[in-house]
Order: sequence, then structure tokens, then C-alpha cells
Amino acid sequence: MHIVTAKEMYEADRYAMETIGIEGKLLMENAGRAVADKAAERVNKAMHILVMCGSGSNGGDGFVIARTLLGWGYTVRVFQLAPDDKISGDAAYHKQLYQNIGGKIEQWESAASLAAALQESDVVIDAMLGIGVTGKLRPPYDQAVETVNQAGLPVISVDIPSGVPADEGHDGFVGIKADRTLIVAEPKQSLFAQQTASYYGSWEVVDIGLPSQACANSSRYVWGMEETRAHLGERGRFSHKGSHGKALLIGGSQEMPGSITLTTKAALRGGSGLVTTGTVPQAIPSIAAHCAEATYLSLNADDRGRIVLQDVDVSGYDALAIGMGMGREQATADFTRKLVSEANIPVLVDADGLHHLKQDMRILTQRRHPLILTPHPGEMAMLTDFEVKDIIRRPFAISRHFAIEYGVYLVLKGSFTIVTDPEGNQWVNTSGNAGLAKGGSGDALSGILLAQVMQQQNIQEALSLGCYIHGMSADQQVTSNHSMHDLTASDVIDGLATVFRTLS
Ligand SMILES: NC(=O)C1=CN([C@@H]2O[C@H](COP(=O)(O)OP(=O)(O)OC[C@H]3O[C@@H](n4cnc5c(N)ncnc54)[C@H](OP(=O)(O)O)[C@@H]3O)[C@@H](O)[C@H]2O)[C@@H](O)CC1
Ligand SMILES: [K+]
Repeated sequence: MHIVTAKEMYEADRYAMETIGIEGKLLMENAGRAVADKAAERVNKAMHILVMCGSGSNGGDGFVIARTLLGWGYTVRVFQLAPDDKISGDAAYHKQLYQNIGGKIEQWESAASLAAALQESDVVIDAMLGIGVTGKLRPPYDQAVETVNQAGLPVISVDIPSGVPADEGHDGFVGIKADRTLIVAEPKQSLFAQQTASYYGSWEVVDIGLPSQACANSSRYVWGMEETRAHLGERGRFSHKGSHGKALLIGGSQEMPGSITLTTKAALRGGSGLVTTGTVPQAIPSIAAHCAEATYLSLNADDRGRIVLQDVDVSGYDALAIGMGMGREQATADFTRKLVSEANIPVLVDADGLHHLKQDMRILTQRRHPLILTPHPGEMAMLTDFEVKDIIRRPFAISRHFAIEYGVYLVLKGSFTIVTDPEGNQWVNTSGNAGLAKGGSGDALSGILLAQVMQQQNIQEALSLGCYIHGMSADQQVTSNHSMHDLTASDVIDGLATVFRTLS
């Protein structure tokens, strides 16, 4: 499934109409009918349904929905926000069909007239504004949105909650707070942006018959259960520990052995054949106490137990992860940069390692082998010199630009983790919950990602799989043994057992 901007959606629309020859009226009919079908699952015939229609095609969808539900025997009235002469084209055609079967329309007069109509209603279908919204809401939509939000009725939005922009990067909007959004054809970018996602409520995409090539201009995709099931490799009956990759994990320090412990455990549970953890001698006993299955590489340390500049031979390993719990000492940073620039295997860099790289970003472009960076928004801000709020406003654009500029795989962690490949294609992970917003989650994710990188031919698929598996474990844990409050990274790692059993 693609994720589109408003522009890309209009291009898809145009492709359907001009290249394929599907009439706009028919697309609107398909959209309205598909939404009515899904909305009918949430309403019953005793309810009074208020369909609120704006002047554009979103309103046109609303007229189709009203006609369809009325035809099925539901109690429906339409509340029209625009004057009659503003409704034209396909929307006017469908408005006429609705009226032809006896449908009634009330006009906006004031916020009070809408409040009165809402008082007599049990549920609102919001077809006021779709992807065509631009700028600050104008009257009467601004008042209408606020009146609906205040009424406290269940709201089902058509395509997008009215007032919410389709694209990332917009602030200061006023939008419908929907309980459910039935998205027309393809999810819009704002569904996966932190400042807009919550307006959608629960969501589902309805099919209106656009072929997938209509969205060929979009290089953003949803990664969910379906993709995970399709790409998770099976362990062959005759495979041995060497078939599933030898991982080298480097991190930790005397005072911070916890992060690399979690990464080690996660790399083991995540499917690696063999895991070697390279760290300072002072940390090895405590890590080994938790991870009997790993082997250890004792690295030179300074007198405070931090890794110093030295040579490490990575031949014999299939992939390297570096950065967790290392601290930011200059000698440690020099070591990270040396190893990252020399290692001729896929390398994943997280946490302190990202700070080390920032000292000389040329290393990123000079590498000849895959490089994977896994920042959270704070680390992404540090790497790019943006502010965290910019990263949160425009995660897609900033990640894409960065991945292309430096030729890296980027995993920007967040409520919707985005995996970007060096060509700028993007996949948004759909698993996970707020229980993951804790220290240690990222360390566990790094271990799972590295394990998956060694199982898959395609690095992006490995990364998307790893993100999904990590989030799925958290989702399963909070529905069975844990809550979002108490969930820890160790619980997520323990939960991998159930995840793999569910998926295989
Ligand atoms: N994708 C598909 O294939 C299909 C998509 N379909 C549907 O079409 C929808 C897109 O339709 P659309 O292009 O007509 O835009 P839409 O959101 O209805 O809004 C336009 C109206 O909003 C108004 N307006 C704008 N900004 C405003 C503001 N700030 N404050 C106040 N008013 C504002 C603007 O007014 P104007 O500027 O003209 O005065 C104009 O009248 C899409 O979301 C989906 O539901 C299906 O029907 C068929 C297949
Ligand atoms: K809407």
C-alpha cells in the first residue's frame, strides 16, 4: 500500500480519469459506496445519521454515502455547509441523485443551526473537507469543525478528518477529531505524522478501483503484517548456526553495560546464528551473566572502562552493530569512526555511535558497504542540525533527503518508524505502542535489526521486518502479560518467542 501526498493523490486520480478513462462520477460513486459499506458496520437503523457535506468532491462522496445509506433504510439527513451554487460537477450530480430518491438537505445558517441538528443526531459522517483543504479554515468550516468536536458524538470521517492537512509539515490547523476515518484509495502522509495521526482515530482504507500503477509517483509504502508474513524467511531444516549469520556487536562501557546486554539478547532471540559481543573487560561478566549463548571479545579500555582506539578484525563476521552504551569519549569516538570506515560488512550504528559519526560525516559517503543508521528524533536532529520539532513535523522529507545525500539506510524511530533506503524509498512501520517509549527499546531494536539483516538478501526488507517484529512483540505483550506502563525492553525481547511462533 502506498502513502501519498495530496499532489500524488490528485495525480493518481488524473491517471484513472485520463489514461484509463474512468469517469470522475464513477470514482466518487465507488468511494462513497465503499465508505457507506464500512460505515454501516458502525451504525444501526435506529440511529439518526447526520452527513455533513462540503462544497468539493469530499462533499460529493458525502452525497453518495447519504444516498446509499438512505437506500438501505437508514435514517439520514444531509447538512450542507456551502451555498447551492458552490456545489458543481460530480458533486452536484450526486447531490441530485440523493435528492431524486427523496433525500433532504439542510443548509448551514449558523453554528446554532448545526448544534441543533447535532442534538437530534446519534452519529456524524464528516464529508466536509478532504485532501483539497488549503490554509487556515475559513467560515463556516472553522465553526462547523469546532461545533462537531464539542458535540461529543461519534464521528466517522471520509478520507481525512476535515481540516487536517494531507501532507506532513503543517501546523496550527483546526481539524475534526474523528473516532474512525475511512480513507479513500490510499493513506495520506498525515496519517503517519505525529501531530496529525491522532485526529484520524481508528482507520481503514477503502478500495475505489484505482490500479496500483496510478500511484507509481509515490515512493512511500505501508509495512504491516501482510508484508511481514510475505518476507519473513523460513529456517531451512538443514541450516546450521553458520547459515544464519555471525554478528559482531560492539558497545558498552564499565558504567553502562546494560544497553549492549539488551542488544546481545535481542540479536540472539532475533535469529542470529552466532553473536560475539565486543566490549570492555570490566563489562563482560555482567553481560555474560545474562547471555550465555554469546561469545565475547575483550577490547582495550581506558582506566575508566571506556573503549579506546584499536584495531578490530571483522573478517569472519557477517554484520556489525556499534554504538550502544559506549559513551562519548574522544578515544571511543575515534575508534567508532575507524571501524565504521574500515569494516567491509553491513554496519549498523546506533546511540553514542551516531554522535561519534557526526564528527566526520564524510565517512558515511565514503563507505562501500551498506551503512544503517537508527536515530530517534533527538539523534536525527543532532545528525542534521535541525531541531527536534522540525524532525517531528517533516520526518518523511528530512529522512529522505538525508538517506539520499549520504547513501545510507535510515531507520528514524518514533511512533511511526520510517525506514528509508539510499534511493529515498520509504516504508512506515505500523506495529508498536507507547510502551516502547522507554530506555532500552532502541538497544533491543538494534539487535533484532542486525539479526534480520543477516537473514535477508534485501536490507530494507530486513529493517522493515525487524521494526515490525519489535513492535509486534510490544503489542502482544501489552495485550497479554503487560501494560504500556510497565513494559520493558527485556519484555519485548522475551516476547519475540511468541512473535516468531505467531508468524511461522
Ligand atoms: N482520490 C481519489 O481518487 C478520489 C477522491 N475523492 C474525494 O475527493 C476529495 C478531494 O476533493 P476536492 O479536490 O474537491 O477537495 P475537498 O477536500 O473536497 O475540498 C475542496 C473544497 O474545500 C474548500 N476549501 C479548501 N480549503 C479550505 C479552507 N481552508 N477553508 C474552507 N474551505 C476550504 C474549497 O473551497 P474554495 O477554495 O473553492 O472556496 C473547495 O470547495 C478527496 O478527499 C476524496 O474525499 C473521491 O470523490 C473520488 C476519488
Ligand atoms: K472529511
